[in-house]
Amino acid sequence: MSYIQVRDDQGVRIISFNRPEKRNAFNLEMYQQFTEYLIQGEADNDIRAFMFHGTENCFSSGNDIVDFLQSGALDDNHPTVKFLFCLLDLKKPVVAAVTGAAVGIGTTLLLHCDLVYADNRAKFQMPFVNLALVPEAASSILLPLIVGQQKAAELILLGEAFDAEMAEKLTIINRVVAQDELISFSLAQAKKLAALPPLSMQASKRLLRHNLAEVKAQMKLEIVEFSKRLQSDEAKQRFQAFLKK
Ligand SMILES: C/C=C/C(=O)SCCNC(=O)CCNC(=O)[C@H](O)C(C)(C)COP(=O)(O)OP(=O)(O)OC[C@H]1O[C@@H](n2cnc3c(N)ncnc32)[C@H](O)[C@@H]1OP(=O)(O)O
Repeated sequence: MSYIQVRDDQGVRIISFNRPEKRNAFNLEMYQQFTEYLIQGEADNDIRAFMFHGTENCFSSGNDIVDFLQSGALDDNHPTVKFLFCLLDLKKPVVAAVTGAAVGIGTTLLLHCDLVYADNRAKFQMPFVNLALVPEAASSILLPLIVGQQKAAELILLGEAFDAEMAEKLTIINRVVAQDELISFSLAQAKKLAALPPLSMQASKRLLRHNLAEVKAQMKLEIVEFSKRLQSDEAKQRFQAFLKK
């Protein structure tokens, strides 16, 4: 069974991560598949919104650490880079439903979603410095805009985990939802978006993202730095230490 699954429901393309044995860590093939489903959904007039979710115990543990260890430099053709720019450029609205761990890109991809719901089992973390890396997915510009400079510094530089209640307080998520309602509620919200006039929806999303060029430029800077850090000895030691645990 594929690690990235897709189904369409009343105008909503639902993309789910299904690699629970590795806490839905994204490997290169998953980024590729994810990007393809997004590109197809953007091109399909019957699709009006996207929804992302993980498995019962986890949203995503972020990038596969084994892939990090084997990674060469990140260029424009790298599956992760292609995914990030695709996510940034999405015209159609995105809803995310988070339960369990959302680590690294599992958290930062949420900054590109339009509506984010989580249950009280959700745990967010951006442990980039802990891994001897730097922030990605434009989180170094989006997070300060959302939560303020000091709080962003705390979340990124210390890289500690925080719960759904804190994420709601910081407005990283829209709302904490009861566990047994998370998926149905998030899907209902996505269907509401899908039922509204699509061109107006897309124009409104575009207007809300008026700083897109600046965000894109920052994402490019991050990728250059991230690529350098990825090759460093201190990062390789951190990856190996995680995998030995
Ligand atoms: C561009 C993108 C950048 C980024 O995303 S940077 C962030 C990278 N991600 C991380 O640093 C997260 C690493 N994972 C964790 O911290 C923990 O896991 C969790 C908190 C997500 C879950 O903890 P628990 O429920 O106790 O599970 P477990 O025993 O740690 O993991 C179960 C299995 O899943 C593998 N695994 C978990 N996360 C990853 C990962 N990100 N890449 C590769 N493998 C991962 C483990 O190794 C293990 O595997 P086995 O059962 O074979 O020992």
